[in-house]
Amino acid sequence: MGGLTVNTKLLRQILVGFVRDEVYKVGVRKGVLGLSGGIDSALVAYIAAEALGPENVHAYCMPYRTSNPESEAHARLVAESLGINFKVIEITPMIDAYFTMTPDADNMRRGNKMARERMTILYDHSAAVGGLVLGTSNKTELLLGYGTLHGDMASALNPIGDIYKSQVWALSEAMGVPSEVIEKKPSADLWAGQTDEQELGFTYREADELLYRMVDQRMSREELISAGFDSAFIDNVHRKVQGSHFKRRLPIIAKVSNRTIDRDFRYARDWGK
Ligand SMILES: Nc1ncnc2c1ncn2[C@@H]1O[C@H](COP(=O)(O)OP(=O)(O)OC[C@H]2O[C@@H]([n+]3cccc(C(=O)O)c3)[C@H](O)[C@@H]2O)[C@@H](O)[C@H]1O
Ligand SMILES: Nc1ncnc2c1ncn2[C@@H]1O[C@H](COP(=O)(O)OP(=O)(O)OP(=O)(O)O)[C@@H](O)[C@H]1O
Ligand SMILES: [Mg+2]
Repeated sequence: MGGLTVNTKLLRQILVGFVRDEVYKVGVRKGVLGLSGGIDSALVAYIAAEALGPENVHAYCMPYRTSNPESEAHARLVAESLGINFKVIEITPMIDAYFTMTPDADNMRRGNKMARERMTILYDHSAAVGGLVLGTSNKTELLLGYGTLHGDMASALNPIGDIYKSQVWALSEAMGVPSEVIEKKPSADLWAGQTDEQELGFTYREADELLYRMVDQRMSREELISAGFDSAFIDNVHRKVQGSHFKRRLPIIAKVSNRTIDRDFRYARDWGK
């Protein structure tokens, strides 16, 4: 891939092959995912349906009472276009039961709790159907830490974690994701009118241009400024990437033996299978 421009045909082939190989390697044939009506999960559903066959993909739409009804309609549209299994599971009773204990909790705590509630439902259903949880976090979100640790960031495998949001848009178009899903503004859908870009304070396209140069091309702050990026924007994004690094690593373990998990006891995940 050159820059942020992608060869969608090749990328599609790689990501479809990745899902098929990594699921089959474990000895199962199914994938489960949270289908929100947004583009990231829609694209993963398209990739998974091609990799595993639509009958082997189980999508769950898990609205809260404040979720936009359009989100569920878009999730249903994606599921019906692909012919994958689709179920709606309301999370309102679980979330509201929990927050009766702390009614003053802010939107951030509530949103993170919702993301973790959805995670527990997906893992339970992965056991019920005999499949793996497919991740839907893209590279932009992962680098910015814009996701809930052990919530929507939790998965067995993630086909889109190395592609930026701009590349998600390009691949989604090439794979035939419905245009209404591609064209709408990315949103965590926690309250009416919420958008990611509003919360972050910059657009994904702006972030991708900077992150690509900062991370993939390892450009220094000086080089980025010479390339025309605003210094406050560079510092803001850099702070987000550095401040969320803990989300991209396993928890650290106090080392008291000579073979500590993840430090000395390290094997690839498939461990030679
Ligand atoms: N240095 C450190 N090392 C290890 N752990 C550390 C830590 N600093 C905080 N923590 C822990 O991490 C927690 C904070 O991380 P976390 O719980 O992930 O939550 P946090 O990063 O505070 O918030 C999640 C962000 O992602 C956004 N989000 C979430 C879910 C979905 C979407 C969407 O687009 O759909 C967006 C959400 O709007 C918010 O901006 C703290 O409460 C603390 O327990
Ligand atoms: N109402 C929901 N039902 C099912 N899954 C959800 C719901 N809300 C969020 N999720 C899960 O959490 C993930 C993170 O949400 P996020 O908003 O980042 O992605 P998206 O909705 O797929 O795309 P976009 O970022 O463009 O809105 C989703 O991809 C999905 O797997
Ligand atoms: Mg969304």
